[in-house]
Amino acid sequence: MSLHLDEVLLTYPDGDRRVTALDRVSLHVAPGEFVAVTGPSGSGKSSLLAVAGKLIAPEAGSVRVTGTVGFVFQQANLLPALTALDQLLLVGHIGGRQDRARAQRLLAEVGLTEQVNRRPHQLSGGQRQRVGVARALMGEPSVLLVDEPTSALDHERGRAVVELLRRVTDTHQVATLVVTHDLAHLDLVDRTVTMLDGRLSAAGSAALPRR
Ligand SMILES: Nc1ncnc2c1ncn2[C@@H]1O[C@H](COP(=O)(O)OP(=O)(O)OP(=O)(O)O)[C@@H](O)[C@H]1O
Repeated sequence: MSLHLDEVLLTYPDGDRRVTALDRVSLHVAPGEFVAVTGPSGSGKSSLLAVAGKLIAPEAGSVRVTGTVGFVFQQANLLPALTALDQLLLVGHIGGRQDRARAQRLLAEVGLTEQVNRRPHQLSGGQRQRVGVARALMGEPSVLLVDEPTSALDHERGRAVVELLRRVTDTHQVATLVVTHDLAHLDLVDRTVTMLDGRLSAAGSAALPRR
């Protein structure tokens, strides 16, 4: 397993009481496994990603990650002044020849060979997400944490991004956890888990085909 969450408990202060965001959540994701997290607003999905990426430490339970973590954000979060290639080099060791070759290879892998020298405003929403995926892969992560990758995209472009995530999960054998409200592409994931009031259930996953 690349990602292990065991009995994770996370609460936030809320006036003079505390709200439980993660209520003893356990989740294991294996290399090459693509897991979707769905659930209503406020159910704890962002908290789950933040804890899995060690951005927040849980109060109880354990989080273990084998290797490094790559993040893909909702709006790609690219730096406006940088070209696609430079977005990747910024997270590498800033421009050594090997990094440059690797960055170019990753951009080709996500279908952006022609766009390496474009800045974010010269790219479509889907292309920006692809840069975000390539950038996350620069650090050779073993875990990929993805927050709402399709929320700014139409159905077709959203699906293409989820297909890309499926492909990189397989090719790079990363453990991929994607938070999504978008139920349209769940046929592409291995497993869907649902958050409700801070609790995780695997309900519904058996009904979904494995691709
Ligand atoms: N910094 C915070 N302080 C206090 N409460 C918080 C904080 N962050 C989240 N919460 C609460 O914790 C619970 C889980 O929030 P979380 O953001 O993880 O949900 P979510 O499923 O990601 O929601 P959404 O789909 O709307 O992004 C909610 O009740 C929320 O109000």
